[in-house]
Amino acid sequence: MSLSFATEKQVAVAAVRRACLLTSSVFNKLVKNETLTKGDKSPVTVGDYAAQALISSILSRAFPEDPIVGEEDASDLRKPSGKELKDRIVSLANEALTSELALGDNKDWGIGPGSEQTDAELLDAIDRGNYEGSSIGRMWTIDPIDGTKGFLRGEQYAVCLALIVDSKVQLGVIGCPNLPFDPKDPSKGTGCIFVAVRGHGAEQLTLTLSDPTPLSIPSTEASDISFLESVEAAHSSHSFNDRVASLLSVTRSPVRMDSQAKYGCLARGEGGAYLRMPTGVGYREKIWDHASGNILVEEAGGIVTDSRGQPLDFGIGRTLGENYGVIAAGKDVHPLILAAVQKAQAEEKAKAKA
Ligand SMILES: Nc1ncnc2c1ncn2[C@@H]1O[C@H](COP(=O)(O)O)[C@@H](O)[C@H]1OP(=O)(O)O
Ligand SMILES: [Mg+2]
Ligand SMILES: [Mg+2]
Ligand SMILES: [Mg+2]
Repeated sequence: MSLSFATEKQVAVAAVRRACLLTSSVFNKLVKNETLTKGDKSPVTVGDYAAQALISSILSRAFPEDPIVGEEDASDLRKPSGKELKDRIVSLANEALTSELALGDNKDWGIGPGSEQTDAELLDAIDRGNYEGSSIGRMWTIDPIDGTKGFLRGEQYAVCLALIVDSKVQLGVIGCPNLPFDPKDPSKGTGCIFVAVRGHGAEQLTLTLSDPTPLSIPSTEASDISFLESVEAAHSSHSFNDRVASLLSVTRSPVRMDSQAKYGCLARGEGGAYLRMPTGVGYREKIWDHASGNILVEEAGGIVTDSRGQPLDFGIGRTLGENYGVIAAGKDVHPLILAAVQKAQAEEKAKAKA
């Protein structure tokens, strides 16, 4: 029987839940100068930094030995020009750490009333995410706001946390504050937390940790799926997906959504397939953008591979290495999608040669 990671699961869900409350409250108060543009031109907001500080500081208390691969680092906040931003982040993170919630409070994990951290402790918590990754041992990976562009548009984004042991994801949590809990029943409101533990299944909870629902991907005909794909055409090739869809006689339009919310939707039976093929700019996918979604889909009975049909390798560093794309789908349609992807690739190659 596989390990149940019961404490890790409780800590991770508590941390993601608090980070979801933090990011949704930040969104309503975000002002213009609270967003920076990183070296790769992508945006980062006070919400991204504060959520990483919060999650990392909880993990550091609960599991002090575990290294962390986190998306953000605090170097810009340590500069004199970053003081205003840093002050705001410290206050947001402390508010989220110390608030009293009916569930999930635990002083041993440094959360709940009286758990304030100093500026230095919170900046150090962000920088604990600088771990380079490893194929051996335990490590956590955090994407404090996945889909920052979606977050800024008021659309989908996700708070993602996963535990990787010896290169394999063992626990994944994805918090989606803006995702309808049940698309068929709007009265259930928005906000979901997806959780999966290797060998123990996948489930969905509300942001108040109620309504736990086990998740599984229903079987479908390949022609009945609609691809879940990025909103940003720079992140994955929309035209390639269109070609794959036509090879499979898919008639439904793709569903575009930012972040790992796509993996959550797939796991609960929406869409049927996630397809992310490289755009040819040499971008390497980051482990924090896929770890939680990977286990969630696998535990919901699906398959996740690259376009060679190989599983993703979470043990080679902060990235997934050379980019062969990501195909995630239910187990009956995955082989058909993989074959169509390989056919479309062969066509592209032949066209490039001609
Ligand atoms: N050129 C790129 N190709 C693929 N993914 C990218 C690229 N640039 C940024 N990303 C990342 O894709 C993720 C969003 O995925 P999606 O397109 O599925 O919403 C973000 O984490 C984003 O990074 P960042 O967090 O720095 O914005
Ligand atoms: Mg991301
Ligand atoms: Mg991010
Ligand atoms: Mg980012």
